[in-house]
Amino acid sequence: MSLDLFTATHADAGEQIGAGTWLFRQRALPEVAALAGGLRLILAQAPWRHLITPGGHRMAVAMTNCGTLGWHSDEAGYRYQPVDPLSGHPWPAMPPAFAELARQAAALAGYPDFHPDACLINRYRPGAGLSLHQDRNEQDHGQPVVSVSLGMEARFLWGGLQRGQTALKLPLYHGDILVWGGPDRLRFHGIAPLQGPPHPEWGLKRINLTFRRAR
Ligand SMILES: O=C(O)CCC(=O)C(=O)O
Ligand SMILES: [Fe+2]
Repeated sequence: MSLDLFTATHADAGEQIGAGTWLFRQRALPEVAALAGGLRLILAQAPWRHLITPGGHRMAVAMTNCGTLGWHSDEAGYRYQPVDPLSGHPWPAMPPAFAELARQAAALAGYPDFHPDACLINRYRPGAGLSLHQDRNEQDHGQPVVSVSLGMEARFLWGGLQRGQTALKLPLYHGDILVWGGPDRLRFHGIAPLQGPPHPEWGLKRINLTFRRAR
């Protein structure tokens, strides 16, 4: 923590994690009530589900989406689609507070024209993680990824551009926003199996909002 003083080189007190990567600690805290309210409405229309990987495995992380496009996985592969396959209806609209927070964080990180059309929402329970992967189902890799953390602490695994490279472990806490793009857009990343105490308000879970421009 004491190092933050020396690494905070950005005017808005972000920490630069890589050439195109910025971490904004607690940046989402003022918006938590709005995010929680939006999330409740989204879940009423598009409940949590455990997707199946193309290899046939059930994912440990539960997911849903909001926005004009939602990320989906099944035996046929990974893709974005406008309709929730569970309900047959379009995904819930992205609440303005979600889109605005993502847009602001991207701008602070040096990506001024970010207009997300997809927000993947992940729920981790203790023991659940996400193995190292690249986010590459989007059309324009010139657009960044904006990731908002809520609830329990997680260890974000920040790898390299090749799968085998050693991953840095970066703790992410309630309210943190991580933005990656440019030369870091295709870096491998993941989440170590969740452990540690429950969050005082969110309990035994971590929720992650991942904003992207899919098309
Ligand atoms: O939960 C996180 O912080 C990362 C999620 C992620 O990498 C993804 O959904 O592609
Ligand atoms: Fe990812």
